[in-house]
Amino acid sequence: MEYISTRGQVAPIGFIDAILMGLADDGGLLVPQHIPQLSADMLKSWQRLSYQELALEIFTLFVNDEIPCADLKRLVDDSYATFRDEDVTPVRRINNGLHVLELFHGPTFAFKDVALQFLGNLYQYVSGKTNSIIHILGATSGDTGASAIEGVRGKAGIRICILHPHGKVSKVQELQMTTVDDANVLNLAVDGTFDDCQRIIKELFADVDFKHRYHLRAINSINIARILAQTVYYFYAYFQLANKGQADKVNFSVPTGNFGDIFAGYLALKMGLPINKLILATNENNILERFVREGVYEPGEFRGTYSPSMDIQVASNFERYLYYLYGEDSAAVTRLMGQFKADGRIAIPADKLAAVQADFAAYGVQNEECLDAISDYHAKYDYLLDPHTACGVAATDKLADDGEVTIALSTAHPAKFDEAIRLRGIAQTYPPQIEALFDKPQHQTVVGGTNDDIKDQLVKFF
Ligand SMILES: Cc1ncc(COP(=O)(O)O)c(C=O)c1O
Ligand SMILES: N[C@@H](CCOP(=O)(O)O)C(=O)O
Repeated sequence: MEYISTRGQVAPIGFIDAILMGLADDGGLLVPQHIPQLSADMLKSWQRLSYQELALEIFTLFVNDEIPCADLKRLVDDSYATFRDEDVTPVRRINNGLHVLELFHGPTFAFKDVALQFLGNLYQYVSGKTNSIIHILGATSGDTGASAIEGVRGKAGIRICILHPHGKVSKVQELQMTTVDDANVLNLAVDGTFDDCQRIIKELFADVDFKHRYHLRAINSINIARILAQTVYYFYAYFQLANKGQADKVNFSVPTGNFGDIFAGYLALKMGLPINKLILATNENNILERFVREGVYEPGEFRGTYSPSMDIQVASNFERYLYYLYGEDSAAVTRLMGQFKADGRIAIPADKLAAVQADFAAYGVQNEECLDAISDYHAKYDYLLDPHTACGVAATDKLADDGEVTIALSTAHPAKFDEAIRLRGIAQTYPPQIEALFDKPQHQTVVGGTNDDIKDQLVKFF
């Protein structure tokens, strides 16, 4: 398997080079040159594998022989040994039509750990094997940062700098990032929104001289490893239901911001997983909902919501989706992304919109609807949803048809977002790992939101 850019200007590269390149050097995003096609027999043979065994099978398709099988197995086993649930990502039945895929049993209580425990170990492995310097630069609306830091803190030969929007993440998210005192970690609290942080890092990555001089590596979902690792749990969840004979017409409902998690589901679909529809849930920052409903991709006004990790206007992985929507035509993607840069807007024709709507249905959840879902499911099923998961569940209630079964991705533990949950008078006990954070000193540098503000910090740190 080799990897190419959505903009077509990068010669095909192998898996390790793709991981190290992060953002494609032509400004696009890397994608596999071919999407592996899985036969029904192959899917059946995977149906009873453990999470780790399944991850190994799927990664092998994308890594080829660049990492010997025994090494890849060790990376997988080490990455998922840190999870608190033996199933890694267990599926809980809520009612006949709804199951919740709990993705929050990793070290930082968010779905990001599934990919970032692996990517942290992979970076350490690659650095050891290839003598590459690993200087990670990432942007976060709260969860990626904590998870990426946890994945590499204290690791020799790796440094990590994370930008988060100052004052716009939850208290627990802030503590998870800023109480880490390892010398290889730098937290920058940026005066701006997550979109500003993401734009800055993308512009710094796109400055190829700067990127190479400082050995910048990505941990955001612009890194293809993130997407591949997140694909595994779609298969695993489907198999959990299939093993019980409940996998007819399965939808996946995905709370969405950067289009990374749902793109992993789309990749699983393209590989042959029989998904009925992908339900795309946004909060009030609903650019993606409007795209699926109307075919227009155009940022709206930023809204602070109860699901702050999804307070995102410009969705990083949207470009990967456009690439497939336009039949893997990199010239079309380059034209559309150029148009977005110039006009701040992309409008797709009716035939393309029909193709979008064949795979996706979308709903934008308002703030009060999100809290209503938390209260309702707590009262009716004694199940506490975090506000992001609640968006996915609220969207499922609107969009799933009778007789369909939906697996709603639960992307974070409710303890990370107690501020919102308390608004509905629901008290929760923090897990001890989170409770312990409140007594620790914090380390972060508040900075302005220009590229030069960040460059100054990076030059000192790297
Ligand atoms: C808890 C939570 N849910 C959902 C999302 C949205 O995921 P994505 O950005 O991959 O669409 C995020 C952030 O990415 C998140 O942190
Ligand atoms: N919600 C994310 C935003 C960054 O997304 P990523 O998937 O591209 O890393 C976060 O929690 O930081």
